[in-house]
Amino acid sequence: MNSMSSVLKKYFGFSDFRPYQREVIEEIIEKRDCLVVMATGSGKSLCYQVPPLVVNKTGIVVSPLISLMQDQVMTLKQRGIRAEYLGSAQKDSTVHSKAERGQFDILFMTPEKACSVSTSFWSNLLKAGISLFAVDEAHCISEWGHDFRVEYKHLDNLREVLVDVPFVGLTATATEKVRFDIISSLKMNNPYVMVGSFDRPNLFYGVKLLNRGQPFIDELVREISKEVASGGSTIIYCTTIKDVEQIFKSFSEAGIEAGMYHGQMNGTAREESHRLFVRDELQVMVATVAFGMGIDKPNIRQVIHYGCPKSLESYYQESGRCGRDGIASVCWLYYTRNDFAKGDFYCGDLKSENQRKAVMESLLAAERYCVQTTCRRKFLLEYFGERFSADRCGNCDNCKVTKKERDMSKEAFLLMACIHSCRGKWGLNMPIDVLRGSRARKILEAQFDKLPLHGLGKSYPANWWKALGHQLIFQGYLKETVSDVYRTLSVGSKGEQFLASSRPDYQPPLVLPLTAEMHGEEDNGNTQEFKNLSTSESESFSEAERHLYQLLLEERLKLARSVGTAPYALCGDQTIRKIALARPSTKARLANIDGVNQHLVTKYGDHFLQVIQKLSRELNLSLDGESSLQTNEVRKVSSIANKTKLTSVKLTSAKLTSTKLTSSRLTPAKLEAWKMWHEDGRSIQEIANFPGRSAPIKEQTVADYLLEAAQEGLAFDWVRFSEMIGLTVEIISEIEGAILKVGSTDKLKPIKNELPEEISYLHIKTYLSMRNCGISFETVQSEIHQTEEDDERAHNASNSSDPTLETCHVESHCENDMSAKCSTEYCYLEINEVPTLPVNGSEVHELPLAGEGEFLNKRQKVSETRGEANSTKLKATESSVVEWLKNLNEGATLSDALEHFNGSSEDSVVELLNCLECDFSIYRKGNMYRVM
Ligand SMILES: Nc1ncnc2c1ncn2[C@@H]1O[C@H](COP(=O)(O)OP(=O)(O)OP(=O)(O)O)[C@@H](O)[C@H]1O
Repeated sequence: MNSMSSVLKKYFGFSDFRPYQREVIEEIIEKRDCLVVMATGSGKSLCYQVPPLVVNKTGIVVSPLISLMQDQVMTLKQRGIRAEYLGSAQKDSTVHSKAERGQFDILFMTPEKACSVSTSFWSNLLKAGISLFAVDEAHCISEWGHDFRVEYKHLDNLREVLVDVPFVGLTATATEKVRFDIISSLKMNNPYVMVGSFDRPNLFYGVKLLNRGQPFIDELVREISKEVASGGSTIIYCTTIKDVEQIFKSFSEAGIEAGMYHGQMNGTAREESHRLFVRDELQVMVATVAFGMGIDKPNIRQVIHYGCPKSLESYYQESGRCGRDGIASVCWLYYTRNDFAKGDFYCGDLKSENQRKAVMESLLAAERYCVQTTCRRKFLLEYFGERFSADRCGNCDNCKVTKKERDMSKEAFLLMACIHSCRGKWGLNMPIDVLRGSRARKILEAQFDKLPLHGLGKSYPANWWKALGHQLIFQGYLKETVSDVYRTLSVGSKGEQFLASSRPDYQPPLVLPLTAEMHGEEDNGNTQEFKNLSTSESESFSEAERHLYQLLLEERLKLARSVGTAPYALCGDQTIRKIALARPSTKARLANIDGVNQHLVTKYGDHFLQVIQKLSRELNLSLDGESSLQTNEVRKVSSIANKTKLTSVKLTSAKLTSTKLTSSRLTPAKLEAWKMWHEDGRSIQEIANFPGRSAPIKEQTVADYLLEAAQEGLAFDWVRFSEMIGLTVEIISEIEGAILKVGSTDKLKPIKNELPEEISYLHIKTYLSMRNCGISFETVQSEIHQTEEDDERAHNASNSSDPTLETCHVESHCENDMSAKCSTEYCYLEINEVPTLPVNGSEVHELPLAGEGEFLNKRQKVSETRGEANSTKLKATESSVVEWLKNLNEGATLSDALEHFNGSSEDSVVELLNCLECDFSIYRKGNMYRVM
């Protein structure tokens, strides 16, 4: 059994479960039936995706649509999860037999398929092991749900077949009635019911009265094109196919490629539209609600409704497709009064009175949502039975725009008195017509023209009165009742009280907000309230970072195209945002970013790192920005005074030197090593054995420090370094050949194996570091030749002028002369500090400094005196660290590791941990390292 947390990091890249996920997963693993009712985008899928990977048994997931299953399979495969689906569209004939042998972690099926596969399939799979039977979109099982599907009803037959398998129902919308229906229809036994919040805090809700017509559509197209330019996706839901076609045409005429999706298109055209949108090839989709449940795309930035949907449940679901990745997104609903007169139409085919009533009530709720003047979120949540304690959410149009108010007691008195006089048998239209003095036949027949109120409300248009009527309903002064498909109005108790304390010449004050209709603002159908979508969430970005983010999105798109998948399947926009902020320079740092999973690192890590490096350089952004500091947060904080952020890495052609002078990110040990090398001119050996150090460090470690400093953009003399390690143009071309052959720079060992003995790991690392810094070795080489010639001239000159000058100077690269007469006391190493360093697991790299033989002799001597003292100290190696962590359930901090592996230096322990993290052998949660 794998641990839940390691599965979460390895396959999904996340370090923490969201609220409720852990509890549900634990219950499922304990084989308890579960009902999970959580908002769209809250992470329900993880509840059925994690258990199969923890217990290593197939999880069956029933899903209503093939397209949805295909998208889910595509995404899971990109996470390294063995997922497949069984259904009519499955072309691979081997899937069935593999599935029954338990070769998939997650197997999707339509409800029809689940009910029609043979019993032998189930019994074989049961033998292999089934971890759960999940029913996604479980509200489809209930006639009370807005998406009832009769085939879901037969799933209960599997209860007898799948003995001892937990049944899990998941849905984003379920009233009490629907919940009860799901539990009883699936014959759940003492289920664990988890009802989460329906709130989607990252969504902005706005509503506006719409003036249908081309000017509105043109404005809409203009506004949406802005969002398209910044890479965001939009769905425009229309209530009719005619509207879809009209808006689609307007996009085409504006030169914006949009997709279209409605029920009259043939299957292939719809699939193509869906595919292009999901894969970010199209940024806009104009659709009817037929484009529905099957959308698993997390990065939709806005959902626009052109016309009010038939119910608040539908609106919540459709708008909920927005911002499932948690990034701020926008939902605008544009309605016309006619939208609410479609009750008859929606109820057309419904036989049962109950169903008609349910439809009418839902439509009524949608209308109230549109016309109300208080917090939309509060209204939505309370409609679904959730208490929202605040009065204002601050993220809807009503909360953001303060509406003007005025005393409307006189008008309210007129309307309520008229409704009262019409004896509560009518909707809102009749009393309004009476007030406006209509002499229509029905008014004359009912003799309402004789009422003293007849004609007293002429000064306001009908829509004004309607707006007031809705406000009074909303405030509880009027009561609306639905009977079959008819709605009638009466004065509620609050209204009765108001009337009782009023006279024709006096009414108690009744202050109400002025709505758009009352302002007379509704007539231009303007869209000025469209929000600039990309602002709020990107506030943390600098201009350059925002640019990098856009470019990384493009890179992800290219990469996804090349492997035939959707960009979000590689990683979410949220993860790309974190990458743009962190700008990791190593795989370990990339792996540590929330949302980055093992598959991404191993398969695309190199590509991402190269792109990040290249783009960061172009945009003058330092690598390992703020966010990645979490990688180092457990290290000691540098006390260096100058913590200037890196802004550029430039190469001066003459000196081949990176120009930065300091870095805020290097540990003090690394910075110190770099200063000794760069500022004091000390050699690697001198630095490794500097007497001020409590214990010598490995030469290899010093070399690594220096290369890291170079990659950090600190001033770095590549010529000197190359000379010091004996890097020649021949060696470089051998390394390049080896890399080509291996096809990856993920691991150094395969590259090393392709090379002659004398080419060392340090040569390879140096070459790669130069490449990372954008340094061409040819230029270095020509500098070396130049230096050699200069040296030779100097040597000749010195031979002739001063034959006694023979010891090497610290300042003049003593390592170049080690085989000769280096007399500095720093050139000693201990035996247990033989320059070896485990990189990428168990690889042991040797430092190939010129004159190494002599050094080894010296080391040998020193070791004879020091070896014993160090023998009890524990050294960190890949296996020792993993073994140690295996026994620590809660994991260990870096300090624990340093204390435990006291035979290794801090930096080698850190480096080793980074390597293990990058290989996903261990992972980090907060500051605790744990084994996968
Ligand atoms: N623990 C987590 N940490 C961070 N992100 C998460 C976590 N769990 C899920 N997510 C992300 O949240 C988003 C929505 O998740 P998911 O698709 O599972 O939601 P859902 O509740 O199933 O939505 P829907 O009802 O639309 O199917 C995805 O981008 C997913 O990667």
